[in-house]
Amino acid sequence: MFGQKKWVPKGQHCYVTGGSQGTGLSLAIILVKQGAHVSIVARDQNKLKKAVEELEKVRQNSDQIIKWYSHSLSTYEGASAALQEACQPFGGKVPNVIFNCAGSSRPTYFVEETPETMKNGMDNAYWVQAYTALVASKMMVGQKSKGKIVFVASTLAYFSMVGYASYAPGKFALRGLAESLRSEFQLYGIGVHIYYPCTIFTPGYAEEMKTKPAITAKIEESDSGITPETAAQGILDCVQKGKFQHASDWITNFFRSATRGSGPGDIFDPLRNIGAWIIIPIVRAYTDRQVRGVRVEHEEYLRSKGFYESNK
Ligand SMILES: NC(=O)C1=CN([C@@H]2O[C@H](COP(=O)(O)OP(=O)(O)OC[C@H]3O[C@@H](n4cnc5c(N)ncnc54)[C@H](OP(=O)(O)O)[C@@H]3O)[C@@H](O)[C@H]2O)C=CC1
Ligand SMILES: CCCCCCCCCCCCCCCC(=O)[C@@H](N)CO
Repeated sequence: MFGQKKWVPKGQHCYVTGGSQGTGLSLAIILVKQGAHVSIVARDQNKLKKAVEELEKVRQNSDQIIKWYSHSLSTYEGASAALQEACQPFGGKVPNVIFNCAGSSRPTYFVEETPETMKNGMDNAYWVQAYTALVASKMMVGQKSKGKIVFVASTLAYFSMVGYASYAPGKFALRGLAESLRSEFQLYGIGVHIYYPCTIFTPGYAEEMKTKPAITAKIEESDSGITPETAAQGILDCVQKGKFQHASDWITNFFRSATRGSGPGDIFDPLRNIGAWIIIPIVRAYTDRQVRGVRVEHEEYLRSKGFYESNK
């Protein structure tokens, strides 16, 4: 916004969840290169150690504090322990910026989901970021720290399709959370930002491709995808350009403009709305035709898996 100073990472403590690989690691690298103190959090300790080795290579000065913490963030206890530990080297002071990059998806057909996979979906799309936001905001308000909380959602927080029944609801929920917090946190001077990326070529993406339904992968071919570096820069842009919501690409921006809720958007949104009025029905017709086009193969797929035998 005009008159506001651009946020500068140098000397700031940045807490990056999911910082051991993919988008979170790329973001951590940019932040370290710009002189920030960086704490990364994830579960796998080996990946965390390797990530810190990479971060050490780009350290700008010997004062920078660069550390890793291993916790599962999809429980409140894990999210709380991770943040408490990360405050220790700073005399208990809460980080200046919380970057919630952690998350994952396991796309499958809804009829093949189980209560466990549905719950995992919510844990790894919603709770993995929401609990950290809860712990961090209590600390920020308690310490009267005017920090920032950033969420990483997805194109799939604006629209969904076959394959994402366990993931999209969690990302939609993050939108609701970000809108609620943006409103409340005016009371405390805490900034809230949410980024909506399309496909990002990361280890997590490679993993989800292993089990992704063919039709989901086919529809996604229309999305050319971005690198983790581009996604990381997009997350940083949210904060530095003071954007509440920010999308990575034109298609997400059409969905964003048409679905953006009560949060502030940008000046082109009304124009994009006119575009979306034309484009979204075309996208829908195109993707719906692709889905209906595989009805026969899909029935064969379910038969081959014994679905009809076990679900009567
Ligand atoms: N890749 C893509 O196509 C897209 C991704 N996104 C979103 O962007 C974000 C980053 O994705 P991406 O860069 O692909 O990430 P990756 O899947 O490559 O990495 C995920 C990171 O999060 C950590 N993590 C995952 N679950 C947990 C957990 N329960 N507790 C603690 N740490 C966890 C992982 O470490 P560990 O497993 O060791 O815990 C890892 O560091 C995610 O929120 C994702 O949903 C959005 C749109 C597209
Ligand atoms: C005429 C034009 C047709 C356009 C068709 C619609 C394109 C669909 C794009 C889907 C993009 C999904 C990106 C997010 C993925 C994600 O969040 C997961 N990979 C999570 O890890």
